[in-house]
Amino acid sequence: MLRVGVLGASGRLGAAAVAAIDSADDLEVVELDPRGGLELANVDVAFDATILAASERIVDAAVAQGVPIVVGTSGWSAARVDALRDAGATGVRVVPNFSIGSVVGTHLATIAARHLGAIEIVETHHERKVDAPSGTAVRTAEAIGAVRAVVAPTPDEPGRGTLVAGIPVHALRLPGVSARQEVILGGTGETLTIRHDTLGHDAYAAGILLALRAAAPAGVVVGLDDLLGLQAPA
Ligand SMILES: NC(=O)C1=CN([C@@H]2O[C@H](COP(=O)(O)OP(=O)(O)OC[C@H]3O[C@@H](n4cnc5c(N)ncnc54)[C@H](OP(=O)(O)O)[C@@H]3O)[C@@H](O)[C@H]2O)C=CC1
Ligand SMILES: O=C(O)C1=N[C@H](C(=O)O)C[C@H](O)C1
Repeated sequence: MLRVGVLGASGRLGAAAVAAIDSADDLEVVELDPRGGLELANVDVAFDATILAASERIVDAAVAQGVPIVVGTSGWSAARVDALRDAGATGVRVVPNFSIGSVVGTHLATIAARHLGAIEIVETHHERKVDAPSGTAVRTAEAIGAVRAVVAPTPDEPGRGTLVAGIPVHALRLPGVSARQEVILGGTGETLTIRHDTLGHDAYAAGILLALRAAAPAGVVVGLDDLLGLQAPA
């Protein structure tokens, strides 16, 4: 049995993780207090589903204690991940989105971005989400920015969204929605929209289990792409 220490079990993502772990024969939940002393001796792997300020402290504790950790909390930008790497952290997997469809959607966007230069992202979430833009949108923009061949001029003006890696990101918060992301690419006389809808938190179960069962990464890994055989376009 793999003992999974869940931090943030009282929250929406934490509850989804507990349900997924409970459904698996090879995993066992150990609920941990994210505001407590962060003693991880009794767990084989930690799962973080809190807020960024707590997440940074939790990751530091896991790294210091040599316990692999899967981070679901949003806010781990490329700059923060780089800082973690520079500090020599290992055994950390930061997953902006556990939904398999979302991971594939972001990958498809990186392929499309090689060919269409004008790109904007619209992300829509439930009204209780505290952070904006979403971690998934930030990750998608950063992944596109890393491989983008053609770059159309992007506006940096009030009312045109938040620029992430040069891509305007627009955040909507509405009741009735769980999570949605649209990457809209424009070319001459055409647009391409890559849209993903998360209909409920059960969408995260497969990705959560995949990440927890994977071997501890050497260093700091972002996303599930390596576990799904997805490689960044050359
Ligand atoms: N990677 C992914 O696929 C997904 C990521 N997320 C991300 O996960 C994070 C959590 O989202 P969600 O579950 O909806 O949020 P919730 O508000 O439902 O849960 C937040 C959790 O964090 C805990 N918490 C809040 N403040 C602190 C603090 N200062 N110190 C320690 N723990 C704290 C809460 O505990 P308490 O109840 O005691 O306040 C609660 O358990 C967000 O960043 C969200 O964007 C969400 C869904 C999917
Ligand atoms: O808060 C949420 O709900 C979600 N947060 C993550 C994000 O910020 O991208 C993942 C998913 O979109 C749901």
